[in-house]
Amino acid sequence: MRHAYRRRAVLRGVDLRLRPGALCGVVGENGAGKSTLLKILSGELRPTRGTVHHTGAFGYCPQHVVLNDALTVRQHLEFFRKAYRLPDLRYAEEIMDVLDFAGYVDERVGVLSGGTRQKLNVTLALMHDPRVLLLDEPYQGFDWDTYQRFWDLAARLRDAGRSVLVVSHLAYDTERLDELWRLDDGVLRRDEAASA
Ligand SMILES: Nc1ncnc2c1ncn2[C@@H]1O[C@H](COP(=O)(O)OP(=O)(O)OP(=O)(O)O)[C@@H](O)[C@H]1O
Repeated sequence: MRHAYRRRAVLRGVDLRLRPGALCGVVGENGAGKSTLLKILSGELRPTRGTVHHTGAFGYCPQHVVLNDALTVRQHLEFFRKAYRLPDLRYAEEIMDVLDFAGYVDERVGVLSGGTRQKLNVTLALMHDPRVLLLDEPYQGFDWDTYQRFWDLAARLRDAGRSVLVVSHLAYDTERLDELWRLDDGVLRRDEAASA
């Protein structure tokens, strides 16, 4: 796959297959094209060349939180429940418990802290239990406990057969990953040394 913004080539050689039951990381420096890659995988952006195939539902957590400040957490959950056609919010509530922010359910999103907004952002991407998870810097703003619990949740989803892709500019916690990919100069390469 390739992508250029006007004449600026950002992705020059990207070929990625996400296996079921794999927790994968993509790292790269600021501006390497990681968000561009996730936008293409999620369909937000059409690549200059190449195609993306999905075999089932996916969840996309964009780098920038897309929330409505005037609505409460519960109203966001209800809105997405309808969009995903879910019978109830039981699974969403489980995720909220894991991320420890169920107490904010009746707060307006505009008054939430950055980390709590991000917890909601992640919950909205996961709550329909998709087969593939595309997560762009999902733990930004998380405190240490939440960060650990996020990784436990990611591992649980992997163990349940989901494909989990986490994008980050930091190659932290690479021992938690099944595969590590590095995006450098527009080319995506498997980082064998760090891959488990
Ligand atoms: N809409 C756009 N129009 C033009 N250039 C863009 C656009 N979006 C991104 N770029 C450029 O493409 C390059 C890759 O950006 P991208 O956001 O994908 O990088 P990233 O690896 O996610 O960076 P970061 O770690 O800082 O989030 C950057 O040089 C950026 O300036």
